[in-house]
Amino acid sequence: MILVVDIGNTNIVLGVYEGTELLHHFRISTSRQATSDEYGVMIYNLFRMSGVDADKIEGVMISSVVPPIVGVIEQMCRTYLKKTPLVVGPGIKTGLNLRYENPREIGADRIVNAVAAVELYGGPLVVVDFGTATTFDCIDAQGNYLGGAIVPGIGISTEALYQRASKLPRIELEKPKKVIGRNTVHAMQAGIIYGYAGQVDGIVKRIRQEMDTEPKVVATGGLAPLICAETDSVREVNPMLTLEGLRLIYERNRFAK
Ligand SMILES: Nc1ncnc2c1ncn2[C@@H]1O[C@H](COP(=O)(O)OP(=O)(O)OP(=O)(O)O)[C@@H](O)[C@H]1O
Ligand SMILES: CC(C)(CO)[C@@H](O)C(=O)NCCC(=O)O
Ligand SMILES: [K+]
Repeated sequence: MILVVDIGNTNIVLGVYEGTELLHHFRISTSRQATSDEYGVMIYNLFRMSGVDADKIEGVMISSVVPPIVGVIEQMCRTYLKKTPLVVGPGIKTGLNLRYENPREIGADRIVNAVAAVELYGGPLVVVDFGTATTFDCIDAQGNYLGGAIVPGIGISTEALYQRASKLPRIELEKPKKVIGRNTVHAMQAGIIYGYAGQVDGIVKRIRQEMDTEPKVVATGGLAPLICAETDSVREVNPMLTLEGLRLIYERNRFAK
């Protein structure tokens, strides 16, 4: 069994794989204050609740877009799993040719998503991840990671509305029946949901023109099903894309240590 860990700005998602099968996955909130012992307690409890034997974890693969937390999780793995994890970054083989001006700048989660999407669907591709930020990643048919776009995420945007406008409340993100909202809540829901759906279609349209091809569009992230149901461009939603990518990268680097 292996453990994969996707450290995002909002959530840390963990997956336990046996071969290619995802046996368990867990989502905990990202805490910049938590210590390796505190993360250890969480892992211990999650494993115990789901019957995972920590001694059977052969290796750990981590990706992080929150630099201060990597060391804490690495320490947790050494102490409680007796394993030194691999971390997506320089020296790790991804199989992609990173065509960013400075490849070190690319968020590890974007690289991991791209690796999974290329393996599962084949390029050319656009990967959309609805996380803290919404990211668009473009990969051509030859496995070149071309770059993409970064947009304020749905959570951030929704929060900004109620924090900055006195009369706008906190809302449930549900699809309203109509785009013409006749009360504040419906108006906000319409704006967010149809707005983000339109944003996806609009950015993808421009990417298509710039790539000069018809890429497949694959989406992931907690809110992907809700938004993508309203788009024309998204062909596939895969909520486990990042975990799959981490598993693949582990397989490609397990003997590299
Ligand atoms: N039902 C909802 N209503 C409002 N906001 C939501 C809802 N579900 C998720 N969000 C917000 O959308 C954002 C993305 O959520 P999600 O759980 O997909 O993030 P994530 O993939 O864990 O992000 P990251 O990987 O960046 O940590 C978060 O900021 C979250 O607070
Ligand atoms: C955009 C986020 C925050 C999405 O998680 C992450 O991928 C990140 O911090 N990226 C670094 C900047 C870049 O990818 O160019
Ligand atoms: K994410």
